[in-house]
Amino acid sequence: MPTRDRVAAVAAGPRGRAAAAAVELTGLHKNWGSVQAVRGVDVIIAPGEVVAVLGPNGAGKSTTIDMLLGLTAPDAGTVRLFGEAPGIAVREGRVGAMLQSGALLPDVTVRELVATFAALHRHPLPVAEALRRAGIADIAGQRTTKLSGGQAQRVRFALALVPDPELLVLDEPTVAMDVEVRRSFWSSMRELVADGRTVLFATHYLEEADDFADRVLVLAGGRVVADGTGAQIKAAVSGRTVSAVIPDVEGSRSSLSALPGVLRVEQVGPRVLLHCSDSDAALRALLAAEPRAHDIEVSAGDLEDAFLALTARTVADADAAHHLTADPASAPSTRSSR
Ligand SMILES: Nc1ncnc2c1ncn2[C@@H]1O[C@H](COP(=O)(O)OP(=O)(O)OP(=O)(O)O)[C@@H](O)[C@H]1O
Repeated sequence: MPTRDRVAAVAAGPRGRAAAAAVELTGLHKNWGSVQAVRGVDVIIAPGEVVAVLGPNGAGKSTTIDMLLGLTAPDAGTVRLFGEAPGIAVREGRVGAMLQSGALLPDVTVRELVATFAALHRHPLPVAEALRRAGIADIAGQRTTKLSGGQAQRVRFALALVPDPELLVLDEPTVAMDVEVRRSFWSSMRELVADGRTVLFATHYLEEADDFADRVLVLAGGRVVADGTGAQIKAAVSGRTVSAVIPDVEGSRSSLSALPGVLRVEQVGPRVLLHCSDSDAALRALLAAEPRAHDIEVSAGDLEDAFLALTARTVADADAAHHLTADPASAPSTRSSR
């Protein structure tokens, strides 16, 4: 079923009734001492959506996830999971979580650990099923102290699956997994998502977010600085920059921003920077429009720079959220000439 239909079907609920949002974060703030870790996060996630939270180190991803799960109290704002307080939704087994760290119980086998967790839940998945879905049936007899980093992550994933949750929350789930394990992890996830579960996962990897999520939230400096599909975020953050020296450019800045493939125009000293979604098209159009352009350079966008640029724009606009839309003409902050 196409993603949009699946989300709509799940959101309508079993009898076609409108269901509460799977996740509703309203005005979340959290300071750690003088560090403003989360500075006004508002997010609604519909049942059945698969959402990636992408952001650089220190962006506030883990703090947001901890508040979402009720592990940390917000300084301001509210969290609702399926219309309930997080503690209630977690106790009811509606939420499974895989956090970044957390020691696994020592001196037990993987199977014993998963069985112990299952005994704590009212309607757990059968242990063999949790092991199979997490792809760790082959290491079920291994002691938890003898696991590699990637295996330990998959055991944490099995523990998140034990309540047979409607919402899975995963904080950087593929850290320490090699390429092969990462691939099989995402294929297990696809099986779970096909059942209509809601998934929220944090990651540093744009490719991972784009491959797996319906929707990507970019968090930087404790705020949501972009919210769109992977393709939209990619166009906004991973474009190339064409730069050139153009004599007497002042009068033609607005026409440069209208060239094909150009998202934004900036002037740095004598150079004009064209931030592009399609640098080839932009370059061709630039040469036709400005034959006197010289010292032309094309450089790859850097993800970290792009996050910072998104943050800077958001702060400058004093705008809490920057929604990217399918129609780039209606996304002013990625189009405007500055
Ligand atoms: N328990 C804590 N005590 C003090 N400061 C904290 C605590 N947890 C997070 N911080 C700080 O809050 C900010 C946001 O951290 P957070 O871990 O939420 O970001 P993140 O996006 O998850 O980063 P990473 O990708 O590195 O895990 C950082 O400056 C971090 O140092």
